[in-house]
Amino acid sequence: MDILFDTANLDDIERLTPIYPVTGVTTNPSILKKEGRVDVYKHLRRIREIIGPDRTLHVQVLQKTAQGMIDDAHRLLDKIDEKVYPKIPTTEAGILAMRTLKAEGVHVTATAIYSKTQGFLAIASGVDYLAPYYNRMQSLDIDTKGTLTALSGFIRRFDAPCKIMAASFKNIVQVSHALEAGADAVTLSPKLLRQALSVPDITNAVDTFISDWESVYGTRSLPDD
Ligand SMILES: O=P(O)(O)OC[C@H]1O[C@](O)(CO)[C@@H](O)[C@@H]1O
Repeated sequence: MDILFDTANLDDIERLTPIYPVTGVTTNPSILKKEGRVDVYKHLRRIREIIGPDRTLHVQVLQKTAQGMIDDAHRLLDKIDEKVYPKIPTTEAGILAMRTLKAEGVHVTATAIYSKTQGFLAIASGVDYLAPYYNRMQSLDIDTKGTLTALSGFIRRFDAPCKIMAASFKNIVQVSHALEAGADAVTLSPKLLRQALSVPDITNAVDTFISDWESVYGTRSLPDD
């Protein structure tokens, strides 16, 4: 299972990567916008420095034409590093860009996925990750779980070297539903993970165990022997 941080916030990435079992970081232009007008390549190289070479870093292209997307992908590989996964929107131009980049041996993440059709086209184009937009699909009344299950079935049946990285989460329930439906990976803001672990019931349970112990032994520690 892959869990990725969907953020470009350096403080969060630096503080939380050693704690959570994350395997990478995803960004898009809207996520980068939250950091202000940063020196973008410097910022993304800093993310790479923090997460190290073994976690994946997914960065979106900006252009809408196939050649523009390919050029953007080359720019990202050149300015950040060769291991970056350019994120290519799954449009007609995007499909051509994905196929071209895969033929060059570049890692590719297909993004902006709302449908099975986009998904199977990206799988057939040889991409490494598919990023279906869980919350955005749900808001459109699209059968989100059914779409993920179908895509996961296609990948297994055709033995495609592709992982589903579900994205666009607005609550933690959507994340486990995506994993149940067949997502191999989920990318979410660290805030969602932290919120899920800070519910009062969890803290209360831990506090009650400690105070029960203390009421018997008069101390909050385990004996040395
Ligand atoms: O609906 P949202 O929150 O804008 O999310 C869009 C999603 O698309 C991605 O760009 C796909 O990787 C994520 O970074 C993000 O989770």
